[in-house]
Amino acid sequence: MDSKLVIGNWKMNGRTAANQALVAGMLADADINRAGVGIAAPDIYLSQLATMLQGSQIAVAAQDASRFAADGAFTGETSAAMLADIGCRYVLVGHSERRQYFAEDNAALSAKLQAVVAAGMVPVLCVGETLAQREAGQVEAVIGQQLEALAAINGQHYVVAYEPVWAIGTGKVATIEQIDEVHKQIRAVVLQCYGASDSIRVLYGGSVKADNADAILSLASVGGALVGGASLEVNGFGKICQAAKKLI
Ligand SMILES: O=C[C@H](O)COP(=O)(O)O
Repeated sequence: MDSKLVIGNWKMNGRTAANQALVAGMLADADINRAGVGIAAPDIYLSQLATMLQGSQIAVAAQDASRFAADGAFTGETSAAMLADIGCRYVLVGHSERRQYFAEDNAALSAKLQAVVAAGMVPVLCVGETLAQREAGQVEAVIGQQLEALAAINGQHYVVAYEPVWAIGTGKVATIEQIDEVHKQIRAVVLQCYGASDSIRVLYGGSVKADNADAILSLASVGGALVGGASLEVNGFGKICQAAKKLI
């Protein structure tokens, strides 16, 4: 039986010296330095991260991959093959911040998912509704539409992360009931439509902190956590990883 998966997403944060100190602290923490934990750094720092994590059990993750699979004239892009080349194991796809700022639609996300799987990595498809969509009673429809990108990798190995946009970076974490309801919906849809197995992990993300991680990760429907702000500090991240040691 595996522990619940925790991926720390640094987002657009980091500098070489600070990364060195942060990762050294994580490697020294047995709750973090174990299978079932990953760190997603900005592309520019992934080689530094991979070097520091070499020989440890912590997985290297990327925050995105190009929708273009083949090398070529795509200035500024990082291909899935390049991410695999430096040792990435997971790749976030369709994070709400990328959907918001870079207009990533299901067509682009489908190409990204296919490129990540073709390169031998595990995509983490991020889905989640805005507050306006929740208040309009559109959660099920929005999540269902976002999950349709998985048709491109039907039956392959992937992870889904549910991140209510209104809970990201706000400190306003979704209630246990809200999390459980959407996670059960996602599991039902991917099992029915997208070739997932019972081992599919659905991570929760959105203001996960040391003081709420235990309650969230105790839910059977929650297969782990996608952690933003709290992943930039060793002690808090370590407490979240400790809570995730529950068997699934
Ligand atoms: O990728 C992480 C999620 O966006 C959650 O971020 P947060 O933990 O800072 O709310």
